[in-house]
Amino acid sequence: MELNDSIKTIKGIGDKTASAFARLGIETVNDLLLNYPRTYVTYEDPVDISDLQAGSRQSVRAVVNSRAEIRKVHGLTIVILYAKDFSGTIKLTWFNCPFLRNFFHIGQEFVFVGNVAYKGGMMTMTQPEYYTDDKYGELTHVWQPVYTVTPGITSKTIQKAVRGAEEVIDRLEDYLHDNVLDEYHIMGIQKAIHSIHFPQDEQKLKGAVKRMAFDEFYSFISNLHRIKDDNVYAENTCIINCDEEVRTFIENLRFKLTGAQMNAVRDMLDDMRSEHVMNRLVQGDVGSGKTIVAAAGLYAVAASGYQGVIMAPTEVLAVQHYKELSSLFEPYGISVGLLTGSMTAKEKREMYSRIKNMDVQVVVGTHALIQDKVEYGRLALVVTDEQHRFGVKQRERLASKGEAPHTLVMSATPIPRTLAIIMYGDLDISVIDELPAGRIPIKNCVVDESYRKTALGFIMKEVSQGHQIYIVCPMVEASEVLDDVANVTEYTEELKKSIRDGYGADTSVVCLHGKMKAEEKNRILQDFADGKISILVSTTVIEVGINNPNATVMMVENAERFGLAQLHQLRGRVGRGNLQSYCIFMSGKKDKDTMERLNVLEKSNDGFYIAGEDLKMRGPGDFFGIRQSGELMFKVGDIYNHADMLRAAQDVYDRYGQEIDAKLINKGDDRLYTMPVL
Ligand SMILES: Nc1ncnc2c1ncn2[C@@H]1O[C@H](COP(=O)(O)OP(=O)(O)OP(=O)(O)O)[C@@H](O)[C@H]1O
Repeated sequence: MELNDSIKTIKGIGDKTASAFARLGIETVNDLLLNYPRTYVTYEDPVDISDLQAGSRQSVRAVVNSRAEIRKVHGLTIVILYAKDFSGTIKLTWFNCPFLRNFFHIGQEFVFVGNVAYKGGMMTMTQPEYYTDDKYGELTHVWQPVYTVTPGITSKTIQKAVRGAEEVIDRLEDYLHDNVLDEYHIMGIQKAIHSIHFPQDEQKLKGAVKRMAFDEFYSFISNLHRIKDDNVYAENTCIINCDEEVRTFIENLRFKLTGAQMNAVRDMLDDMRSEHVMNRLVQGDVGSGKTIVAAAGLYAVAASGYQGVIMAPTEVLAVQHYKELSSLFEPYGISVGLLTGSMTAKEKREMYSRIKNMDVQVVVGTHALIQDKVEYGRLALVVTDEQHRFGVKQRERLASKGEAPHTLVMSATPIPRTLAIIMYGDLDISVIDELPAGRIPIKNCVVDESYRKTALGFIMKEVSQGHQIYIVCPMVEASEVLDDVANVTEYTEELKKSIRDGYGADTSVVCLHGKMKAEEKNRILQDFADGKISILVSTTVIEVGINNPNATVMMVENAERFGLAQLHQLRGRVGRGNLQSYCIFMSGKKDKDTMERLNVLEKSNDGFYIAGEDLKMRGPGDFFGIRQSGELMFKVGDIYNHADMLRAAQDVYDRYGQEIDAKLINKGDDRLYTMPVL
């Protein structure tokens, strides 16, 4: 068996299982081994029902004392069961598992494991796992991997398959020399792959995750350098020289640019007229006004007879940019085009030809902008918004469509300068470290469940003043089988009911989630922008870039489950105009550590400070870190948590990069260049 063989070479995997694996993107043994668990869980000794604590994942040993009841709500089948021990009763709920109805019988004892919540006067678990006592005994106190699954494939199936491929793991050759491994305290590849799938203890697991992070960083850095060598020193073939015009454009804006924005514009104009092509990163905290800097750049190229494109990470943001840029450029006769994945084939064809003919000077879009079919007229500038959402290869691909267009990358990632220099090694950096004048600081509070009623009262008061509200729905934990969509839908219904019952008000509450079709999301966000929706309940899809200055309250449920940097991004959705805005962080836990961590947000509005504090406060159990928004999308690497590996990767690249490349290329091993990150 070899890495590139089909997983069907593993004993026990036939056509049917293989096609289920294919749905997870796993076709070869290599894919299987690189498919790391999402997280790990440990199974602790069961506690008494009366000792359960809402907000934590716990287990109870209890006897079924009701028949399973089935309800249908919004197309979901819900199974409800009650079980008791000597100390109390617990309510258990499962979604879309109708087969459970006949599985449980009164009098049977099980160990139930799941996230505990206090609802309707009693302790509940949603989507709990259930085990017989014997089975549970086998699981306790061992780290158990939890993988992303699909119908036909469970975590157990994946574990068994990896076991079947162990002989391949034992033959893996490391691209790092033993002396490099020793010097940088990096775990060897065989041990790392083994430990990531079958962790024996916390220490080994941490070491394995670090090794994987190293590989991701190394691969990223080595690719970055290839691009840099090809691109950065390219000759500037689109000299843009129109400072006067840009000055007029800026003077005519409805607001005055901050000093930091002006500096960024100046850096950009200097670059675009210099002898080399521009590769610049504009880094600025949420709401610091990066879009207008990009607009000035796009204006400059359009005014010089060239074309500029701006690529957004989501369709929703693309539409928002399109509207804003259209209204900014209309007075100057610059025409703006939109190109997104959800347009009809005919609309796309029309836009392709308008782009090619220079009928539009500025093009806004999503990934659709880098499709092979798109041919540009005279492409001179590529702006990518939140570049991490694209990855280096895509950026390279778009850049390759013009002769050698300038690139401007906008990022709100609060990343310390030393790390930024490594991560954005191919870019010059302008920092916008000043907020527009007249912003009123956001008022924050970190609260627990007991504040829920007061919070709703506050929200309704803001609504009555014509302001709008974001609620970011509880995030589903990796160990929960319930998905974000079911969760956000259920939450919205409950909220509507509380508003009806408590206020009798006819408030428009709408739910938004990532699985909706692009048009539907756009329509909802447009309605929100137009003030037709008062309360928008959503998963974190609103996190990046949405701009509605009339929104004054952001309430984040289960704030403890988010990284601080991500909460800071979420908070950045309010306080974008001149209205006093508020952020309510609702915590499901009230222990000292959680409160201390969240209180950092109360203390500061500075993204850099917050990211630094978050790093200091990470618990030892956060193997994969809490996913931060704005971070480059590594699978396991976390630039804050694994900052040592990031530095090590840079160092190893500098010292041994050529040797490693030569070795891998000689062997025809392209693993480093096919890492999924890129
Ligand atoms: N100098 C300024 N004075 C007043 N308002 C400004 C200024 N610059 C930008 N704005 C406004 O501030 C809001 C936020 O700007 P923008 O959307 O560009 O932020 P951003 O830096 O992209 O933030 P995010 O990372 O959160 O998307 C917009 O409504 C914009 O029109």
